[in-house]
Amino acid sequence: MHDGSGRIIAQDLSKSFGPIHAVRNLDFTVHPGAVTGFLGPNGSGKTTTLRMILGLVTPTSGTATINGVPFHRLPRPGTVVGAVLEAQSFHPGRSARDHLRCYAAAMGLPDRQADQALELVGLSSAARRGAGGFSLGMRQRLALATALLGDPQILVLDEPSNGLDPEGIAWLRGFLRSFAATGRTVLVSSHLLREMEHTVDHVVIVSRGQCVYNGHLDELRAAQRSRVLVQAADPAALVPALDQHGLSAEYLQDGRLAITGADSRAVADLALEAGVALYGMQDEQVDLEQLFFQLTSGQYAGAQAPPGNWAPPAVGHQHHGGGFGGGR
Ligand SMILES: Nc1ncnc2c1ncn2[C@@H]1O[C@H](COP(=O)(O)OP(=O)(O)OP(=O)(O)O)[C@@H](O)[C@H]1O
Repeated sequence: MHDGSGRIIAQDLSKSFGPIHAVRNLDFTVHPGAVTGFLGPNGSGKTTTLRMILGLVTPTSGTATINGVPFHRLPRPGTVVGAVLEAQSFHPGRSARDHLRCYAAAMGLPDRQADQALELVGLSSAARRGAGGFSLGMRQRLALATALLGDPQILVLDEPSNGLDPEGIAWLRGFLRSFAATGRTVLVSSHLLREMEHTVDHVVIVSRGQCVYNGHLDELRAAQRSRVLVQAADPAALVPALDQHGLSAEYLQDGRLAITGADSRAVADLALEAGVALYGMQDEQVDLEQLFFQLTSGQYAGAQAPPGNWAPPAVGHQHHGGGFGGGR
């Protein structure tokens, strides 16, 4: 039964390993009926956080709950949460079906659940084959089938697209989206926003163990407004004209103006009105991946972690919008 509960809540969650602050004061909620991406570069604390949610690592401080209780207090946890934390090893000579039957028996589930799980991940035709001969993509599907055995309300997956080919990634995307569409919960980690861009609705982005964005992906996209880049004969005359219409312009190093708040047609009309000739015009596209790198750049640069209300530096141009630096 999937009743729309299935919330994961992290509250002021922190974990240190000696001097290493792997996770710092994370606050976020993972809602049912959506796919939530937990994104950040390698070493940003994603796996540690997922392991705390799953009761495998004890937080230094703060709490992680599922349906309001810590994992270890869930009744029949296998029917509540299915998890794939890392590429699993399988007994090479054991068939996929037997592997799943072993797990099903351990969970007190009938054998038919194993066949159902194989069907769900598209492995029915390989059910009798030894998992030792499986490709990486097939092994990922088998791991997912193991997580699905108890028909869980919540799926937690750590970097599930690692090593998948484009077809496998597309299949996973469809699977996760349809799983969430039934009112269930998906939390999926990745270090690549591009791979998750069309899979996730909500994103929690971490850098150096801290949250740098928590919100809808669409809001993140909208926050990164597109610009029109123009080569004007007389930029100094164009800027006040733009300003009069509430448009902001920024000088680029190559002498062009970057204009925010209007499309290229409106900019062309304004330039004509102001009597300024334009020699070139270009619409700059939103580059979500670039924004992601900016948000997490403190980690790569080895800089201090951003403070609570930190807003990202402009990615080519000024960033607008909320949601940064805090949990919801
Ligand atoms: N058991 C441990 N003992 C000591 N340090 C650890 C332990 N587990 C994780 N760390 C450290 O905590 C930090 C966060 O690691 P974590 O694996 O959670 O990050 P991640 O975002 O999942 O990275 P990756 O994508 O590379 O797995 C890293 O600096 C890592 O070295």
